[in-house]
Amino acid sequence: MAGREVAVTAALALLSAAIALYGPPLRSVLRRTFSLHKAQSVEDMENFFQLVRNIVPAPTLKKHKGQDGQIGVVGGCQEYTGAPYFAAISALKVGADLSHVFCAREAAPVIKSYSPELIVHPVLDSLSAVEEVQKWLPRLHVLIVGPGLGRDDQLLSNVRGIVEASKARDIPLVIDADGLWLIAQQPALIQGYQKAILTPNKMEFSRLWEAVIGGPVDDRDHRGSVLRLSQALGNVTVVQKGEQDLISNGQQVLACSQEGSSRRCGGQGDLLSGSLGPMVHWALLAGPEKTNGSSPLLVAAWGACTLTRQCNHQAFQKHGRSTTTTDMISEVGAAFSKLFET
Ligand SMILES: NC(=O)C1=CN([C@@H]2O[C@H](COP(=O)(O)OP(=O)(O)OC[C@H]3O[C@@H](n4cnc5c(N)ncnc54)[C@H](OP(=O)(O)O)[C@@H]3O)[C@@H](O)[C@H]2O)[C@@H](O)CC1
Ligand SMILES: Nc1ncnc2c1ncn2[C@@H]1O[C@H](COP(=O)(O)OP(=O)(O)OP(=O)(O)O)[C@@H](O)[C@H]1O
Ligand SMILES: [Mg+2]
Repeated sequence: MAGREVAVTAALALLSAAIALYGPPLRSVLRRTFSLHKAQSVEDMENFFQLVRNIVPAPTLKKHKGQDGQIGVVGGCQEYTGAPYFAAISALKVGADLSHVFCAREAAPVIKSYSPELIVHPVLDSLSAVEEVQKWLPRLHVLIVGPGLGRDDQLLSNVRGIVEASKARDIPLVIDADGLWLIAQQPALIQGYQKAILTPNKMEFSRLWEAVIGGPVDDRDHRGSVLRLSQALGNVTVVQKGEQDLISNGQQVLACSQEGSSRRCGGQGDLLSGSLGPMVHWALLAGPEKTNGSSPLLVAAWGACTLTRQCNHQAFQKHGRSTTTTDMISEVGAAFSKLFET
């Protein structure tokens, strides 16, 4: 009896010593790997994978073309034809049924020639741009505004009209790239619109911050900054891209640290905004019951960030330094299955 007590005491002492020694480093490794913070434990991370799985449409033979997503991309001008292509093809590869591009006239033949899968409308620089896009709005589930749009004043004025018409129809908006340039000029355009997601990179985030809050961004508190910007915009969802993606709707901040790679070729943000198209449509269709009370837009954003980074990781394993966004797009199917299909 006494011998057993000694053994138990010794074992307990050993365990305490091991926890004291290895506990903090272990916690720190976990913290770095999963970016733990008060609102997001390892368990939460697993829950978020499950929530994304919950919103992905079930495979069935009963659906018709269009039900899994009809997505529009507003962008494409003389300089930039790659960005709208990347966004629109990513939406299709993730699982949307139809992908439209509304671009400037001279960009259209170029974008069409990249892919027969895309429906391309050369309307964005015409006098009737808003009316032309408005004709299609009743059929579109999500509009992605900005990849390769450029900063021409006339074009941006047309896009302003398109954003207003979309809001009037309650269409979810993903705003990226030069769409964020427009929002930085006119934040009121998106203020308080609950179906908007903004996806700024570091530079775009600073511009929005300057326009909405003023002064420089506090680089010591990324989470606080993204939360504050979202709140100042009336709880619009903000995805701040970077080494870690931070996502906030002004109430919660989620982090996405899925392993990517060191390769930072242009176009990865376009893959992200494009894949958000179908994810947003699915999340809103699934509703809060399937997202377990979490905001559907947060679940969609976390899913799209995780997917983009996984594509980057897989493409880099194969192509290393020569990895391009086209290589990442080729990985969408396999990455999606690995992450979200059980
Ligand atoms: N193939 C195509 O067609 C593609 C077209 N694209 C389209 O290009 C358009 C403009 O988009 P954008 O991203 O270049 O504009 P913006 O954010 O103003 O950056 C300008 C400058 O800011 C800096 N900078 C950027 N990020 C930073 C960071 N993390 N940390 C620090 N600095 C950073 C950097 O400055 P630099 O280092 O050059 O001085 C950068 O050059 C837009 O329509 C977009 O869709 C792209 O989608 C790519 C593929
Ligand atoms: N330092 C990093 N480490 C890992 N992933 C990153 C890093 N920076 C950005 N990313 C990832 O790359 C993707 C695109 O982010 P990025 O900041 O490059 O956008 P962007 O500048 O808008 O890209 P684009 O060239 O398409 O305009 C995001 O999914 C983000 O998670
Ligand atoms: Mg970008």
